[in-house]
Amino acid sequence: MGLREDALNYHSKGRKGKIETGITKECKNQKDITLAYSPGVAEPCKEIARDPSLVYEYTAKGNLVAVVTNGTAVLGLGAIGPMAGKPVMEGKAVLFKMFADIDCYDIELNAKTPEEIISACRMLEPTFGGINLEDIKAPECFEVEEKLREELDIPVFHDDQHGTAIVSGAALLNACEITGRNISDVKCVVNGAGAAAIACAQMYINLGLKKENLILCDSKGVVYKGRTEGMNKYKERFENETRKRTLAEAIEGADFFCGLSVAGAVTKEMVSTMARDPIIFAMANPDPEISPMDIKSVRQDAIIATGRSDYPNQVNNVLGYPYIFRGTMDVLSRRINEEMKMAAVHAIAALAKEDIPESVTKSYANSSELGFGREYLIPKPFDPRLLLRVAPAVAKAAMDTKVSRKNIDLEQYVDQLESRLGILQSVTRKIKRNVVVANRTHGKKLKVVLPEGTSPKILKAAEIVRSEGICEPILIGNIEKIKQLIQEIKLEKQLAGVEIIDPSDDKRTEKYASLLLEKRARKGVTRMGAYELMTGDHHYFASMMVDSGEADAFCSGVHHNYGDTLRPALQIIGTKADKVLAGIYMLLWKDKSIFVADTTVNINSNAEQLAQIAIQTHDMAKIYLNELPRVAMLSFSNFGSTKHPESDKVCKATDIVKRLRPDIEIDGEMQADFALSSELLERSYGFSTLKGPANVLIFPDLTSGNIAYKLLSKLGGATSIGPILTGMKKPVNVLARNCDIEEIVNLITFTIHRVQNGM
Ligand SMILES: NC(=O)C1=CN([C@@H]2O[C@H](COP(=O)(O)OP(=O)(O)OC[C@H]3O[C@@H](n4cnc5c(N)ncnc54)[C@H](OP(=O)(O)O)[C@@H]3O)[C@@H](O)[C@H]2O)C=CC1
Ligand SMILES: CC(=O)C(=O)O
Ligand SMILES: [Mg+2]
Repeated sequence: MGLREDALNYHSKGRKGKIETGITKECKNQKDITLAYSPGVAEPCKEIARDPSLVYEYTAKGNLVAVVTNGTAVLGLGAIGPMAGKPVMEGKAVLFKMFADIDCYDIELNAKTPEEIISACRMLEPTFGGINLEDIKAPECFEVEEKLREELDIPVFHDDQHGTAIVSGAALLNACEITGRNISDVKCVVNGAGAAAIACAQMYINLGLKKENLILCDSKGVVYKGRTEGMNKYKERFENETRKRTLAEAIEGADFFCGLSVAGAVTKEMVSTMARDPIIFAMANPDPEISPMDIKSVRQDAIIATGRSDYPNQVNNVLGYPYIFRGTMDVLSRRINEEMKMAAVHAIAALAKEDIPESVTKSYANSSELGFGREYLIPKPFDPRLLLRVAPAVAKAAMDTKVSRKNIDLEQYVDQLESRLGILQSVTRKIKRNVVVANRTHGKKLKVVLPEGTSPKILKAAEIVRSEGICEPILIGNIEKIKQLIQEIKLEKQLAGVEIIDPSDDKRTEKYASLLLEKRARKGVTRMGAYELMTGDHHYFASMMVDSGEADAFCSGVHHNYGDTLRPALQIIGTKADKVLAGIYMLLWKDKSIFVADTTVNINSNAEQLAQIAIQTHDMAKIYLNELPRVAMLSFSNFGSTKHPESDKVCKATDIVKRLRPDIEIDGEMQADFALSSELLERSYGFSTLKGPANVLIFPDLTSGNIAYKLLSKLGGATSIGPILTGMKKPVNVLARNCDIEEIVNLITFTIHRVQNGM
């Protein structure tokens, strides 16, 4: 199927369109409805009537944006009308929500004049925390925005103007850097003299481009001094004292072309006359002024950007507006001023120079080699760091310039933003911070040995855990090969001085082989065999380092089977005498987290083992859950309702835990639905010692545990962290095969956290 069919199917399949509303409070019973609606709802109404600022406390206004259009300049499709523009506005709402967790209504107005739009927005002010004007044509859009900014007490932002100016401004700064240009020398042609083009031209001048070096063109050609046809006061600001009259004349010798006009406005011939390393942003949507292929056919040296996602360098306002509104609304700023816009430009430009996380490169085909340069001038829309960099920069500028009504702590703010990205980011960030603080307090970094030292993924993860102050990695593998890889992936500086060990040429190998022999002599290992294992399988050497205290923990498994990774650790480090080896998963949803076990080790535990697994899982959950752990011992039976050896086993295990650890809130055997609903439990089994929904689920055997956690992940929308091995004498964690760099970093961090917490 082609793009057209795909796009039409995308919009029409299932629930029509792209958005729906959701509810944020429980509304399941009479009590809830009494609070949500009449009579309870009268209370917040009265409070707001008394003090209007409380509308931000008791309603969704503070997180609600209206995307308002009259459909007069929908993308580059022209005046197709408000209804035809609705898919674009729904799209903007989707991106607001997805990238910045801002709720959004699309408002398509049957408004012909600026006054009508202004009047409609004025009337909408009580509902919304911000107004994003979209696809309203120039010059009317300027008047609409100016008037609304003056009158309304909420931020009003015309995305096509300022969003585009901010994002293309960031891209221009970086393109100048890459081509060795000083922006004050850049000769620029802006094609289009509408909403986006006028704002971009102004932004480039604010960034240092000289006004006399900028030629604006519209459908009638160059906007020159003295021209009268098709002019308005906004175009007049950019009149140029030039003899050039056509785009073809203007573009000759130009360093930078900015297209915000219509598809096909530029020809190959025009491009061929530009200066060396021409910077060409052909940003008309959906089709650019000239295609990247056509540009490349005549100018190999061009740096090219378009507004589309299917070519490199997508210069599109999507990189701006979600985060600009996020930062603005979080400090209750009345407006988005020049300083806030400039802060966004520099935050976007700076982010492009940072390393790109694997989660971003994974979202784009053929982009594993992405890095700051000609094909990567600005970050990709799927980069979650945009939220973490742009929103705080904007919020800070609002506070600095005193347009905010609320001052916030920026460090805490980044934490809050992180939690908007997802529960996994929020949990891992908290753990990371605790680890770093503990390292600082103890004045030392713990050591993690990584036996897969010749893996580029492991090296990149090692660099991150080192630079973020999480731990000191030790790499195992062929020293020359590792050093060469470090050089290839350009991490020499970051990994300088890191300990690299080749077991086949290390003074500890003999000693470790003897120790292994001592442990395994009666289990079929010979002296020669011990030496071979120690040099041939790096998991043996790594395990021995941890066992002998030369490293604090070990993580491996990206390129090895679970069994092959775990076996050496079990043989050398072993399990604690009073503990059971088991695999725990932490499952996370937006509003809750649970722990489940055993998911990976014991095929059929007996009652004593099951009891121990419950205790170990409880003790781990206690550290990570924000609430008291409540343990449910799961079965197909409820408190003896079905007599069977399997349900008896679970009942017996529950009794053991209650005897050994009376401090633990636990009950069973019980079915999963009863475990998760205190109402259900209370109604039928009021005697249960579980006083709320369970958040630690212990499965009766590996079959149910393993199947359940995978179903919860795949069908139940849970994000998982694990398997976390419990019961070993020292922390060993096995990485999921082929996991990505972030997952490696997360598991290493988790492992260090366990060491710090004596687990
Ligand atoms: N990549 C991005 O992020 C963004 C891209 N855009 C794109 O920019 C374009 C313009 O949008 P917007 O500013 O909102 O629309 P406007 O209607 O406000 O402006 C359109 C401008 O294009 C000019 N124009 C039309 N045809 C030509 C031509 N052949 N040569 C030169 N100029 C021409 C018009 O000239 P005249 O004044 O003579 O009528 C007018 O000035 C659209 O394609 C849109 O998709 C817009 C916003 C963001
Ligand atoms: C991207 C955008 O807003 C436009 O093309 O109009
Ligand atoms: Mg637009």
